[in-house]
Amino acid sequence: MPPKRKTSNADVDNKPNGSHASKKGRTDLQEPHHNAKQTEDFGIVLREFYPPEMSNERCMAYNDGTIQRPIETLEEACRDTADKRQSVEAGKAVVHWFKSDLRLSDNRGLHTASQIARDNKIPLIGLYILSPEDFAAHSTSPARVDFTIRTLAQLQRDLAEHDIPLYMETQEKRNKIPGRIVELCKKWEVKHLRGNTEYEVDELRRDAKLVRLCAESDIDFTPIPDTCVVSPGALSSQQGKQYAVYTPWFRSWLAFLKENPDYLELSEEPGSNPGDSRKKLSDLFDCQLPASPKNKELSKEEKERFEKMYPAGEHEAFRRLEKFLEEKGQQYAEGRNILPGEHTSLLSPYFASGALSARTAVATAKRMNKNWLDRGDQGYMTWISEVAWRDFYKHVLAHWPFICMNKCFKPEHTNIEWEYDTEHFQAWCDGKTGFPIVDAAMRQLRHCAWMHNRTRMVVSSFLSKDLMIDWRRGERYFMENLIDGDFASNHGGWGFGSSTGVDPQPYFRIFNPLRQSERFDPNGEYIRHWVPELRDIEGKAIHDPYSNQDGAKVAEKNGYPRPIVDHAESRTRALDRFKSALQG
Ligand SMILES: Cc1cc2nc3c(=O)[nH]c(=O)nc-3n(C[C@H](O)[C@H](O)[C@H](O)COP(=O)(O)OP(=O)(O)OC[C@H]3O[C@@H](n4cnc5c(N)ncnc54)[C@H](O)[C@@H]3O)c2cc1C
Repeated sequence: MPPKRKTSNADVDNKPNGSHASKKGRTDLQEPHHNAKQTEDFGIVLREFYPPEMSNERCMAYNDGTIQRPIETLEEACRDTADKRQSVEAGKAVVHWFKSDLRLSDNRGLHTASQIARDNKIPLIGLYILSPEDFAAHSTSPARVDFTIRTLAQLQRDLAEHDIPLYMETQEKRNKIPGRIVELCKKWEVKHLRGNTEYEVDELRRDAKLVRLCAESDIDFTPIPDTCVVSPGALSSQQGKQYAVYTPWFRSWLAFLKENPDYLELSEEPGSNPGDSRKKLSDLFDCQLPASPKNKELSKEEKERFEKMYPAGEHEAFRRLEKFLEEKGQQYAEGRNILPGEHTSLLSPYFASGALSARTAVATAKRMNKNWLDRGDQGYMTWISEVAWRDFYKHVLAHWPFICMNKCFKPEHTNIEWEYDTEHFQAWCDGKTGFPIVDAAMRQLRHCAWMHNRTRMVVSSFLSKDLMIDWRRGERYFMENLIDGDFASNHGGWGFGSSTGVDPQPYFRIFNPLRQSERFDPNGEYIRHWVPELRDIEGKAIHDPYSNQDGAKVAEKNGYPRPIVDHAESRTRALDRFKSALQG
């Protein structure tokens, strides 16, 4: 018999500093030493619904298996209710609960629901519940909320073409969602509910609760793995452990797909509902789109801007995917780091809302690459490996759930001494640091709600090393502003990964902003576009205007700030801080 585990729950994790931490966990790590007042003033503790930071002890208890991971809690709920779920009757309709999978094509949960509906000759209903609390908890940006609602509008039209209604409503309190879904199922006499799994901690726990609640009411809710090409838990090292490093994980991901080609098979769109469904479910067809919560509204100008930049829905996602792979896919390996121009797919908002599945993206690139995943054209192979990063970070999140609790991947890095300088932080947000590449990128973020991957790395390194500001503030600022904000990828970018794997970012890889600028924006076009104060500077001086007499004159005249820190000094300070934290 497996050892009995402690069951973790949100109440315990949400105690400040994990004060109810398991006593069985390892205790040989220092506890976080941040000054609570400092971090609170800085908006870290003020992250809604969460404690300032989970204790190291509790993190280690997750690592050594003393505390159950949320994904295991969900699996356990599914196992415990399996018999009951299998024996439920057909009911009068089937529901697919949409979350971050807002599309018809290649949607495994929706496809399964549609099959049950078809087999039983009953209609399929789409359900979406918007929760302002969820948006607050995830610091979801107004741009992403708006994009979600626009995507819902397209989804509603697409489903209606199949005579499938999309019922949408707003639930202020997110903990009411499972109960409300059961209520709706009872009202509609639904016995089969499907929904694709999301891997964030609260979402896994919510689904586990729903599985049990449904079973009590003789409703079969089966969560379906869909969001990753290869689902979390499917890959493990030779020692049977979760990979913590990307390169061997990616080798294993490729090998898995070779052995299991069905993982790249795409699900069909749902068929049409029976002919009388429009009449029977007429109320549900008239459903209004939910509104953005007040604190997530865009201005009229922003709304129009983002609508133009990112038209919503899966048709646009397909169009972009095909166009990108045909026109730029083969140049991606060389082009992906070049800052001026568009050399990447700009598909991240569509992946984040689920308008496009990662499977479709990989299968399409594979088809264009003569049906190969790991040989053939370098451009296609590199792009596939980038999409795989998205899977990788979700695997990391499912296995090390404490990263959702304001925690870095390696608990032993908790004790780094950070700065909480609000002026420096504001200069970074406003793109006024005096480092042109950093400022260009931060202004791109403000204007486009998106930033190039290369500059995401540059500005995150600048905030957490040059300014020594607590990386979690940057992580949160990104979520509050990105249209593609995705917890796993964002945390990964800020707090976990680096392509070398041996280098635990954000800690030791310190980017030199000047070198990055000279290398990836050699003629300064990206900077000239986003930092108009420097437009008239000729040649290489644009990268570091105050180091050159003519550059300095233009910069000064146009009010461009001098660098707020000295990179060489900051670098030394960062290395000292990291070393002493690790020695501690
Ligand atoms: C500090 C930091 C924060 C980030 N935050 C996010 C985030 O919140 N949401 C997000 O989707 N990506 C995030 N990324 C990853 C990456 O920057 C974006 O996915 C990418 O820039 C999106 O542009 P694209 O669609 O043109 O990408 P392409 O280069 O065309 O890549 C295709 C897709 O692959 C995936 N991908 C590519 N690179 C990565 C990566 N490093 N990690 C994970 N997935 C990747 C994305 O889904 C992307 O859309 C972050 C990276 C860093 C360094």
